[in-house]
Amino acid sequence: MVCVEELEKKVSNQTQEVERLRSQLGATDLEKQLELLLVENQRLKKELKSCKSTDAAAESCSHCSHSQVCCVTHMVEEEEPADAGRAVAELQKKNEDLLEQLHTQKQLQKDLQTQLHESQRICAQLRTQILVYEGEMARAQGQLEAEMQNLEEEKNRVIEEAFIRAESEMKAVHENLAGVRLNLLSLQPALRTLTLDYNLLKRQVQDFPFMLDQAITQAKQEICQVISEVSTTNQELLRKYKREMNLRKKCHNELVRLRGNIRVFCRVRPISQEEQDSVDARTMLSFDSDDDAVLYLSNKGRVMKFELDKVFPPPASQEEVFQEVQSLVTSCIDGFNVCIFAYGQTGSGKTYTMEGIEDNPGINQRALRLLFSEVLEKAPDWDYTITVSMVEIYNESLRNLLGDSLSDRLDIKMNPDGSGQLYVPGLTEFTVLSPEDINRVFELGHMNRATACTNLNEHSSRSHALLIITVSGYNTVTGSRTQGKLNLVDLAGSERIAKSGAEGNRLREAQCINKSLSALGDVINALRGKHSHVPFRNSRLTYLLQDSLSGDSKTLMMVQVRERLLGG
Ligand SMILES: Nc1ncnc2c1ncn2[C@@H]1O[C@H](COP(=O)(O)OP(=O)(O)OP(=O)(O)O)[C@@H](O)[C@H]1O
Repeated sequence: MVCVEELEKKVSNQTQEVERLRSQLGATDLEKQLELLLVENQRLKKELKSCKSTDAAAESCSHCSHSQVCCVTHMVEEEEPADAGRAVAELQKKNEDLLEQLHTQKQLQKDLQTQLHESQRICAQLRTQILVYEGEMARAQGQLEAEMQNLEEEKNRVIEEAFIRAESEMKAVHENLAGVRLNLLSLQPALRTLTLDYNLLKRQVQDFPFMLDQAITQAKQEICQVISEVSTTNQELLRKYKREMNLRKKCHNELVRLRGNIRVFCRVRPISQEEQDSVDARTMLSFDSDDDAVLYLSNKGRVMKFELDKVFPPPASQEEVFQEVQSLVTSCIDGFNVCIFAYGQTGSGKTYTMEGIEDNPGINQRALRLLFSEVLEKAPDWDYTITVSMVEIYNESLRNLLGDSLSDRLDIKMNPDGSGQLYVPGLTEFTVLSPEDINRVFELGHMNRATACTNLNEHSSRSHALLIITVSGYNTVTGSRTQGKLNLVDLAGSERIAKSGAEGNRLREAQCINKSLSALGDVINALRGKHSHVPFRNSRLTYLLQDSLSGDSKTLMMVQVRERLLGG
């Protein structure tokens, strides 16, 4: 019993110790250990309790067994001797069991005491640990306090510095403020002016839409007025322009009249390399550098002077030649008839001047292109139609170079409309609308001419080729009409073949050429001399060109010569 009381006391002490430790230590791991100790403590309490109850039972059992033994003895005295002996044995057995139980309980109590010692040892260890922890905590707290002290000092220092800095900044701000105040004072008048300006501008902005409306209305009125003035001026200018155009036409005609309706130009063909080497070259032409209308011919020591309207020396280009004839070309737009002849011996450059070569066209193509551009410029007031015919006169018969059959001979007849004009029934006329059309017409003409003869070069030397361009105009404003004709003629070679003793066809060709060329000469002479009778009917050529040679028609004879006249 003393042992149990001691255990109880120890347990109670241990509990108190545990509580004290718990209150001292808040650490989690210690708490866990204490938790375990508590559990152990509980378990020990329970075992102690059960130990107590076992002890009590054993004690009561020892009393009970004694009374039972007495009772059994009593019963044995009273009962039969055999039964009594059995009962005693049973009771002795029970008594032995109980004694064994008691022994077991004592052993258990001993174990518990061992455990209790172990717990006490652990408690002592824990206490030591707690002391160590407390020492560490005290050290840590010392460090913490020292750190706190440092921090406090640092804080005070920083505050001190910040305060000093703030003071100096404050001082600077005060100074700035004073400056700003001064500035503000000086700016006040400017601010007042600005405010006034601002108010003024504000009023103007408010008034702006109204002013804008007014300005737009005024501008509209002014524009309308200007437009009407411009329109009136335009009308006036148009009227003046028309008057000027008429004047220009009159001046142009007057100029042409003064120059004479018949002009003679001379173009000298440069000599080729072969001709240069020719030993027969014997005649020389020379020019007057001050007068482009004079040509000198030196032959056998004699120098002859020829005066013409214009002389083109060998270097003269196709363009230069055309510039001199283009006023004649354009006059057919105004309704004049024009004839341009290329006259000269075979090889003197007639075809070169009229047709030109592929990359350097002559008068024919340039004239058509110029007419196109001129009539385009006059649109839309004028509506023009340009038609083209190509004719060849060979042995005094007319061939339609743009027709289907070259063997058909054309005739020249009086127009049945009673106008007294001549016309050629069956002559093909192509309306050309573009420069491409011109090329097509020329190609067709050349092709027809080439297929009709065995040697085109020879044939072209012995026939006249005519390109007849008719320009018909209609004025869409006035309703007036004009018609002009431009005849571009590449004449047959002018050499006197008849004198060289040609016979047969060549003789007939030569006679025809001579006849038509002298007829042309006669007509030009008669026209120049203003004769009352002009012999147009003496050749097909002059008869065909009658309209274009008479009246106020203009004629240009381009005399082609070679720079050196070859012998023979
Ligand atoms: N001004 C010139 N500049 C350079 N070459 C020219 C010039 N005139 C003519 N020729 C050249 O001289 C040669 C003869 O010219 P072209 O055929 O025009 O003579 P033509 O008088 O028409 O002869 P034909 O009476 O035989 O038709 C051609 O090769 C031509 O290219």
